[in-house]
Parts: sequence; C-alpha cells; structure tokens
Amino acid sequence: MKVIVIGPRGKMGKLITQVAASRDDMKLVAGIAPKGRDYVGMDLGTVAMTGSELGVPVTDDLAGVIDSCDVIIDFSTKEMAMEVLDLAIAHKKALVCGSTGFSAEEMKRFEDAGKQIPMLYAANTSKLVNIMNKLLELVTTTLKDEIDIEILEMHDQWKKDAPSGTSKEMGEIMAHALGKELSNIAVYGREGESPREPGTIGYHSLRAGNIPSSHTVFFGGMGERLEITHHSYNWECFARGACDCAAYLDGKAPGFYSIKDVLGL
Ligand SMILES: NC(=O)C1=CN([C@@H]2O[C@H](COP(=O)(O)OP(=O)(O)OC[C@H]3O[C@@H](n4cnc5c(N)ncnc54)[C@H](OP(=O)(O)O)[C@@H]3O)[C@@H](O)[C@H]2O)C=CC1
Ligand SMILES: O=C(O)C1=N[C@H](C(=O)O)C[C@H](O)C1
Repeated sequence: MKVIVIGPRGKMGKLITQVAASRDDMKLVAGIAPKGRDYVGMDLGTVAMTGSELGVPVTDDLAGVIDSCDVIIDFSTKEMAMEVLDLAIAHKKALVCGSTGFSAEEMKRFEDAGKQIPMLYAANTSKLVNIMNKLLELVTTTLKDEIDIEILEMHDQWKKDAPSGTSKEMGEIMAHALGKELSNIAVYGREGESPREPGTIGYHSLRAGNIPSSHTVFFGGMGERLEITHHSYNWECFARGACDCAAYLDGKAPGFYSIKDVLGL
C-alpha cells in the first residue's frame, strides 16, 4: 500500500518512516512538513534518516500529493490532525491518527469520519499497552468500588499534552468498567486540594528528561495493592504498531476502527 507520513522529521514520524521503508507491503510516496520548513524538497529518506534515499520528496502541500496514497499516517500535532482529517475525508483516503491531546468534540470528528473513510484512531499503538488495557478492565470489573484507582504516567520533558492520551483512555476504560460515563479527575498533593474521594480515578503526570513512556495503574485495597506497569525503552514499539494499523486498513470499508481490531482483542 502507498503511504504518506505526516511530520517525518518528528520523533514518531521519523521512526514510522523508517519502519514503513523497511516493510515489503508498504511504499512511501511522500512526507508532509509544516509550511516553509527548510527541509521541504529534500528526499524523505534523508529527512527521516532511513539510511538511503527513497526517491520521494518531503512537501508542505498535502492536498497536492494526497491522491497518490492509499493511507495517511499522522503522528504530528492535534492542530495538524484536523487539517489532515478534512483532506482525508475530501479525498476518500484511509487515515491512521496517533496524535494525542484532543477534546471530546475533536474525538467525535474522528468517530464521524468513519462514516466516510476507513479511520483508525489509537492513543497508544504498543501491543503490550493494549493488552494491559484488558487487564485493567478485568481488575476494575471484578473489584468495582472496593479499590482506589490511581494512574501515574511519565514522559519526556518535550511532551505537549498532560495527562497522556493513553492514561485518559485507561481512565475511560476503567470508568466504563465501574459503570460510569466519565471518569472523575482527581489530582493530589497540591495546596488546598481535598483528599481522595471514593469512586474517583486519580491522574498524575510526570515530565522529566527523555523518558519515552511509562504508565502505571495502582489499585489500592486494604492491606494490599496491585500495580500494573508498562515501560517503553524507546518509541519503536509505537512506530511498529502504527504501521500495523495502516496495513490493517488496506482495502477496508469506511468505519471507525481501533487498535483492538488490529490486535484481535
Ligand atoms: N499513539 C501512540 O502510540 C503515540 C502517540 N504519540 C503522539 O504523537 C504526537 C507526536 O509526537 P512526537 O513525534 O513526539 O512529536 P514531535 O514534536 O517530535 O513531532 C511532531 C512533528 O509534527 C510536525 N508538524 C507540526 N505541525 C505540522 C504541520 N502543520 N504539518 C506537518 N507536520 C507538522 C513537526 O514538524 P517540525 O519537525 O518541522 O517542527 C514535527 O516533525 C503527539 O501527539 C504524541 O502524543 C507519540 C508516541 C506514541
Ligand atoms: O508523546 C509520547 O511520547 C507518547 N504519547 C502517547 C500518549 O500520550 O499516551 C503514547 C505514548 O505514551 C507515548
């Protein structure tokens, strides 16, 4: 399948380009940069450091190249995501979006896009994180209000959003398992904030150095606690997952897909 990568100089965009370039079932046809970057016009392989030239350019004109692709992979920014989404719908192209930090209204736009194009949104494309989500569902469904739930996530100092998209998704999964529509967000340890209330889910975000990604969910019971943790050592697991999501969309009918479909979870 023919692939366009948005933001090929970014941390994720670069790795996704490298993984896609190494796959026999994918052919990169362009990389998309923000308007006017000095690397526009350069070879995608050079920009994304794939080890050799790919013979396709980085451009800042998605509309001009979009018809040459089957699928777009977008891990860039939440602002760019909406522009990419509109163009994907207008040109009937499959889209994988893994960016985070969206409002409920923006998430609804992704969901609605599934009526017109094959659309896959995944806040986390690691296989192990998505298996961890099943474990969270099991513990919460089993114990309900018997336990206190706290999510601690750690990322690098450059991450723009907090809490992470993954921890918001984990909170939603567990709130749903508790029979609640929305999780209550509780933050502790700051002056003037009240102590923990029963039935809430606490979110804690830590940003330091170049930590790739860590998520721990603490289930606090009486006299015991369970901690379930995922650590990534780098961002490769997310890039591989992103390409698996794109390959999954090949030939699919319009629909709003999730990584659970890709992994059969
Ligand atoms: N779903 C998942 O599993 C994962 C999701 N993420 C999410 O992916 C997103 C990107 O993360 P990360 O790679 O760390 O971020 P970076 O800041 O490293 O990269 C973002 C890239 O987007 C590019 N960009 C910005 N605006 C535009 C635009 N208008 N058009 C085209 N490209 C644009 C930037 O270009 P330039 O370099 O020129 O400034 C940059 O290369 C975040 O939302 C993050 O949370 C991250 C890891 C895993
Ligand atoms: O920005 C990152 O790095 C990551 N972002 C995603 C998120 O917000 O959950 C996924 C992963 O944690 C890495």
